Amino acid sequence: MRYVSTRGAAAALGFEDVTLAGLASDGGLYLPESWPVFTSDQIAALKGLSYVDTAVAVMKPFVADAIDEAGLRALCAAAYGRFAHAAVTPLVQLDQRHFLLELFHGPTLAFKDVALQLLGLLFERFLSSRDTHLTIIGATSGDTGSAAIDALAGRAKVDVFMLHPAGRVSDVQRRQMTTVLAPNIHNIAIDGSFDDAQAIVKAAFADTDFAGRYRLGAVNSINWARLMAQLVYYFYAAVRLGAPDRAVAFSVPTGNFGDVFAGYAAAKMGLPVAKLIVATNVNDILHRALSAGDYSTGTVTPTAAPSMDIQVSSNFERLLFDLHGRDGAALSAAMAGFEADRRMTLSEAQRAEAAGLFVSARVDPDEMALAMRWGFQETGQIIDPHSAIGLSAARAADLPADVPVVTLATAHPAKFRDAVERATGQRPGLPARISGLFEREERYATLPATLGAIQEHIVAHGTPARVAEPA
Ligand SMILES: Cc1ncc(COP(=O)(O)O)c(C=O)c1O
Ligand SMILES: N[C@@H](CCOP(=O)(O)O)C(=O)O
Repeated sequence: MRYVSTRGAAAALGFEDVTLAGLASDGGLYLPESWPVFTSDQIAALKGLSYVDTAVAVMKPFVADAIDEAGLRALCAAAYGRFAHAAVTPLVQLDQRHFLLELFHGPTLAFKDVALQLLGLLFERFLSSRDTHLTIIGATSGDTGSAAIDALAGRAKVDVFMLHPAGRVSDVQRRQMTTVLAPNIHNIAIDGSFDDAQAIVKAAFADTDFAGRYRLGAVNSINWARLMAQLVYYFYAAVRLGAPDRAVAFSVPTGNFGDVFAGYAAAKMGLPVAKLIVATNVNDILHRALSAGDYSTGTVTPTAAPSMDIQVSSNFERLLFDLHGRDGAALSAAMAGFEADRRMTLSEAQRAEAAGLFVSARVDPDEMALAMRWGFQETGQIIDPHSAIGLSAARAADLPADVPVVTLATAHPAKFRDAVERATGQRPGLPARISGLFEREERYATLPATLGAIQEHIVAHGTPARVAEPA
């Protein structure tokens, strides 16, 4: 399997290099050159498999040039062995047609663990045979940061510099990051939004001299391996609900468009996906893009679902690549226009193509609270604000009555206790695996939201790559 950049100018890479590269050298995002397609029989054969076995079957074609099946199984067993639920990502039925796919049973209580536990092990494996040091630079609105830090704390040959927007993540999220005092973990609160943090990460990669000297790598969903691991649970859930004989719809609380793009990838691989519901909060650029073709940024509004307070969704570029007929040069020109004007208009044809699979919804704070209350009062489930946005959109979606709708429950309610309590009157306790969080010492730097300040910090506290990579 070769991976190509959405901007068309970077060299195609194999799985190991694409995992270590993160972002392509032309500023694009990597995607498989073509999708492996599973037949109905292959999908039917996933029925009854454990999560680890499903993960091996689904990811095998993507990693085959770098890892054999036994190696992949060992990595998946180690990654998913740390989850607190035997099913890893259990499905919970809410009513006759609505289901929650609980993705928060990992060590840091959010869906990010599903991919980042594996990515940490992939980095370790690939770095073990290379005389190089990797510097991860990441941006987080709260969950990627804690999951990446858990996965990489104390590992050899890797430093993590994680940028979060000061004051715009929950206390639990911040403490999950800043109380990890391993010497290779460097938390930075920036004076700005998640979008500012993400723009700094991309600018650091674009400074090719710096990126090469420090051998920058990515844990955000710009890294293809993140999405590859996330597409597994679409297969896992769908076969439990009748795939390949029955199509299933998924409602996905969306910010950076990574999770829902993984659903798109699963559909490209032959999974019968009836619809993907892109559920946004009031930071609704993706809803405007998909419903009206208006992909233009505004100001980020802080909400009770802070992990989705995002305007520029990195992975939308991956969908745009397909909507531009996989023409990297055309997309590169379109992205240059977007970066200059902060707006892009999707053509009617592009919107119609996207509408084949995607619908979207903007969920306001009242609708979000209502979904939390409905979940608690009608089904006994306490859900977090992000999952509530997905559930609200799922319940409002206009879909055939025989299509089951799975809402991705992306975070444990304890991560957002104040918002859950406001909506439901219930205050979720912290699960044992993160108890003691509020007694631990915190450590982080506070820096201006500029590339220069972040690079200086990396130079002062990081480790250069040491040797040049072979060409
Ligand atoms: C809890 C939670 N829900 C939903 C999202 C949105 O996911 P994505 O950025 O993949 O669209 C995030 C952040 O990414 C998150 O942390
Ligand atoms: N919501 C995310 C934002 C970063 O998303 P990613 O999936 O691209 O890493 C977060 O919690 O940090």
